[in-house]
Amino acid sequence: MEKEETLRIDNYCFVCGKENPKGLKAKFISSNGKAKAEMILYKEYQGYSGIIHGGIIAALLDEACAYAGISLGYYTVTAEIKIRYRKTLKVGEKIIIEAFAEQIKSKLIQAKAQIKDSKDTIIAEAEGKLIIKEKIEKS
Ligand SMILES: CCCCCCCCCCCCCC(=O)SCCNC(=O)CCNC(=O)[C@H](O)C(C)(C)COP(=O)(O)OP(=O)(O)OC[C@H]1O[C@@H](n2cnc3c(N)ncnc32)[C@H](O)[C@@H]1OP(=O)(O)O
Repeated sequence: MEKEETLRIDNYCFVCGKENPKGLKAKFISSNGKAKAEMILYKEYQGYSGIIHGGIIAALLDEACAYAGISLGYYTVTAEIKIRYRKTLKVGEKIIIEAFAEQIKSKLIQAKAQIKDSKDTIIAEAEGKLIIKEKIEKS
């Protein structure tokens, strides 16, 4: 039988990797099933002029869900994610990304995430299903 691939962390994650020169370098803090980051996205990440690309927003929401799952002690992969884009996100606006995750089956974590602007307006929301691949060993 084929051995299952393990997930490796090498700081090159497109969203959070400190070593990735082309990444977003988002800094998440997470604990007890919750994750949070604050950041500003610049013109490099736009689609239409002045508006941040929806794929970038989706990547941030996905990452927030993953970090919320990590804080429960598991590395996961995303099986499904549903995004609702409520408002356009303008280039240069400060955003707050938050997620909440709970384990609902032995291998399944359900997560919700949202991005708000500095006026507390919801820009986008997500619901994700994350499949547990491995337990994080405490070092
Ligand atoms: C501090 C630490 C720093 C860390 C920094 C780095 C962070 C980096 C973070 C990066 C984050 C980036 C995030 C990313 O980008 S992750 C990368 C993007 N995602 C993927 O590549 C996933 C690709 N897909 C797969 O690998 C498989 O299809 C998966 C694993 C998803 C399912 O595989 P498979 O189809 O073979 O399933 P199974 O037979 O093994 O079943 C396993 C269990 O799962 C249940 N199931 C399956 N699908 C669903 C579903 N849709 N809804 C509900 N449940 C579902 C299933 O019922 C079963 O449960 P049970 O019957 O056992 O109860």
